[in-house]
Amino acid sequence: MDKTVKALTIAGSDSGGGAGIQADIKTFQELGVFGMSAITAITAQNTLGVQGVYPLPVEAVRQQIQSIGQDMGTDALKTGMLFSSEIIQVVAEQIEHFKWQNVVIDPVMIAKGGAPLLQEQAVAALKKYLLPLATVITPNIPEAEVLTGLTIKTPEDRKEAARYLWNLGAAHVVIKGGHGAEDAEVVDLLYDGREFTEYKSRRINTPNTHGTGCTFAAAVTAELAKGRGVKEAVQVAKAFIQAAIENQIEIGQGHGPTNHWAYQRGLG
Ligand SMILES: Nc1ncnc2c1ncn2[C@@H]1O[C@H](COP(=O)(O)OP(=O)(O)O)[C@@H](O)[C@H]1O
Ligand SMILES: Cc1ncc(COP(=O)(O)O)c(N)n1
Repeated sequence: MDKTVKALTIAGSDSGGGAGIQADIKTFQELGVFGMSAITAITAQNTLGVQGVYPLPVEAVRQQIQSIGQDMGTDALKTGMLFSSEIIQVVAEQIEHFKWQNVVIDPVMIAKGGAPLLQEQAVAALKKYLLPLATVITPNIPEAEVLTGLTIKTPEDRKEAARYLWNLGAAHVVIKGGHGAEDAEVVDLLYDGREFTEYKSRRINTPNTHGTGCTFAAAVTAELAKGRGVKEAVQVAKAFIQAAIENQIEIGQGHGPTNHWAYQRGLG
């Protein structure tokens, strides 16, 4: 068993560097975890949007995961953009084959600019094959609405959505609050099947929130890989993403990326 803590991201490539496996690997590294990746799709992307989406052959996804499982393995993993039900099924099959624990499912559906990153018909596969394997699922509010069919407007709606997703098999649910009303506070809600925990922070008024969900989920993954419990992992992820958003780096002309080194450099 290697002493070095490892984490795997199974997600899309964001040429713009702010989201996808690029955000994940940067976040793993900043949290002292050795990062590995299995790429599901290539996107041509910048801060203005997504200019192209090129899913990889299913066999290419399977083989990348097998290469990791047959040698180094991983202490935790996250999924991001998975694009199709075929890719979802292969990913679920490999997670079960290698009996991997500490599974974070970030149900990426639409890029901030509005481009679809998950085929509509793949939502059912995500719920059927991946949700039951999730240690934590981290939907934003629109993703939680798609997964549950509920309309989420109030704090009680968020709790109902969290219970619904827990009943679908996710061991923990985090309903992220970034898309909530423009309140002064951004509240992420964790549910573990018994109690709710709220993680609150000051809402930063900025357009530079490209990759916030990926970065948050990657930080949860890294902390689980280190052996932290879910509550503590979410606590660290919340502080990580707050620092990453607060300490803005002005890149591009649209929705810029977050600052992945802010947390570790004590800028938080
Ligand atoms: N403007 C903001 N100010 C502070 N935190 C934010 C802001 N927007 C998002 N967050 C935080 O970033 C993380 C990702 O949330 P969200 O943006 O809703 O996810 P996604 O990127 O998947 O849409 C959450 O922890 C959320 O609280
Ligand atoms: C390849 C890829 N994966 C995920 C996202 C979502 O990013 P966000 O965290 O801003 O919703 C993205 N824009 N591109």
